[in-house]
Amino acid sequence: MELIVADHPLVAHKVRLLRDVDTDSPTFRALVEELVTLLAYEATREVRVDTVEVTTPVTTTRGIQLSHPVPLVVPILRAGLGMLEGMMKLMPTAEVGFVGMVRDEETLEPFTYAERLPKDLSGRQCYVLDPMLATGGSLGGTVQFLVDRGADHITCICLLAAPEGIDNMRRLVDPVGVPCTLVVAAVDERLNEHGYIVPGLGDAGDRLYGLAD
Ligand SMILES: O=P(O)(O)OC[C@H]1O[C@H](OP(=O)(O)OP(=O)(O)O)[C@H](O)[C@@H]1O
Ligand SMILES: O=c1cc[nH]c(=O)[nH]1
Ligand SMILES: [Mg+2]
Repeated sequence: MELIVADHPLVAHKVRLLRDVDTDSPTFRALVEELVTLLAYEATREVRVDTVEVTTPVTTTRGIQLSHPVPLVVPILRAGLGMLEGMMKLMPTAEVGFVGMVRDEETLEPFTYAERLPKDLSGRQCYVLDPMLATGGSLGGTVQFLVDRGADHITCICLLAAPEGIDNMRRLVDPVGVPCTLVVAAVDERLNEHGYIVPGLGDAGDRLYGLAD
């Protein structure tokens, strides 16, 4: 698995604002959307394209367009939903599949409560969105869904990642042989005893949408 850590002052500036406990939900949502557009620029570098002819007011020339089948963007609900609009602004013709997962707070195992993905993903590039990669259970489970359906190129975009989660993703993905890239805004220090990323930003879903229960 290739790991790309965004190295850009604007990304770091926005991450600092996200971490701040005093950043309110509307600002947090705006920052998440801005960050995903910055990360998507790097994450879509290998998106498949075809060369086509284009007529300008002056002449004809060659340009590119996204290949078919178009990429599939998969936000992991809830928190990944906060990244969807930013991603779709950059790739408006992409299609969207959904996975809903919630971590059990005791065992830290993800429970899948929703899954709406095309049955056949062969030949399909997939972009998975989730702001937080902690143990890697949720992202790993989603990548497994995609691999099982035949996806042959997977890019995960996260805002914060813990080293433990990155290692677990490598252990899952590397033996499978499907090209997988992880693009993150920052790699944090560690997980705490509750499975939260340190220094982190708290619960991304709650900060985007309020307390779940
Ligand atoms: O790497 P992991 O250990 O699996 O943890 C990360 C997951 O935890 C958060 O979701 P959460 O379970 O809080 O659900 P939510 O988005 O509905 O808040 C986050 O958005 C990831 O999906
Ligand atoms: O720090 C963490 C870990 C998992 N999920 C979150 O939202 N935040
Ligand atoms: Mg949550």
